Amino acid sequence: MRDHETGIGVSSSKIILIGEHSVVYGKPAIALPVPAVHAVTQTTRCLGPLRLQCSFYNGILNDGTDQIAGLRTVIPAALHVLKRPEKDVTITINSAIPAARGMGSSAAVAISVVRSLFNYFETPLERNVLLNLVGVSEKYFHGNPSGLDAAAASSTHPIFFMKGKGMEWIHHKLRGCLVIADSGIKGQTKRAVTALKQRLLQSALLRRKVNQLGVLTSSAREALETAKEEALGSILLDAHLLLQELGVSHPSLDYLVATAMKDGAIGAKMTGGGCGGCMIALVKDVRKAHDLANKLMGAGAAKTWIQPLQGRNLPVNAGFLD
Ligand SMILES: Nc1ncnc2c1ncn2[C@@H]1O[C@H](COP(=O)(O)OP(=O)(O)OP(=O)(O)O)[C@@H](O)[C@H]1O
Ligand SMILES: C[C@@](O)(CCO)CC(=O)[O-]
Repeated sequence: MRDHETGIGVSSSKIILIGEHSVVYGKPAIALPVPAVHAVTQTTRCLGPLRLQCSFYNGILNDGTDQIAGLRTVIPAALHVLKRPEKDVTITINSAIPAARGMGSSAAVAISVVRSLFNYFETPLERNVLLNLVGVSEKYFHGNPSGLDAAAASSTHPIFFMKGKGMEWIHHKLRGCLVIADSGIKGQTKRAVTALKQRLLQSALLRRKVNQLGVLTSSAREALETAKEEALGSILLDAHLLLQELGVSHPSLDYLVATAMKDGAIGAKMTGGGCGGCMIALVKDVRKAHDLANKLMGAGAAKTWIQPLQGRNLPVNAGFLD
């Protein structure tokens, strides 16, 4: 079998529209890939021990620090599936996805690495194999991940996801745009998930709020599929208030959500693990999205991105073997 000179793997980042945290407790979630913000990995031949080059580390994989511990588990696991030795390649990651901001950087980086290894060794990669491998490193970062990040970042369409039950693509008709704004504060998914678990053990009131998030997610799907923009907007805002009550928001996210609502958003909420990271705001069209993005930058956002709900998706699988 001839190996590629260079194996390439790409992954989108992801945004959770609704259902973060409650998805851990078996409720549904809706998430979408954000192809404009993505990670690209190249695998090239290089005799000797396996080397990794990325913004966190440059050197022999096995000498790497804790910061690349997820990759130190997923790369050998992928090579094991491929029946290839852990040597003679260099893996180079270029990612525009900010780490620990709710955009799924750890899942996306792992997806792009696995795709590039399978591409390098000219081996077809089935989706369930990809998700199982990425799950190995996500376990390291998130403790007991629902699998939502990896499922959304590796998808080409918005997904409706339930932990342990899989996902379906959502084909919807809504034409709005999402503005994604980074609060600039590092999110803490693992800590937020662990702390919430403790709080839920002690409070029936909070457990009811998790159930309410599940109901809101089903309503959000209906609003998407029947193109009810205003309804979706108010569902998103209700979800933000519930997440705030669950203790996983952050003052900077609450401030950006309030700013977005004051400046013309139809709805807004935190997204991802929370306690920092990003928020999203729904607006009618791209022009309004640019206006709001500028206002959010003026209000202290570190960075903004625009993702049309009907956005063209990068052909992340084009040219690759999965
Ligand atoms: N460019 C990169 N190169 C190598 N590893 C990366 C890169 N970006 C992120 N990672 C890995 O992902 C980890 C960040 O994972 P973490 O779960 O904190 O953030 P995240 O995946 O963006 O989370 P979330 O979307 O839940 O906020 C980093 O510590 C690093 O190990
Ligand atoms: C907070 C959470 O729901 C999403 C993190 O992006 C955790 C998970 O799904 O594993």
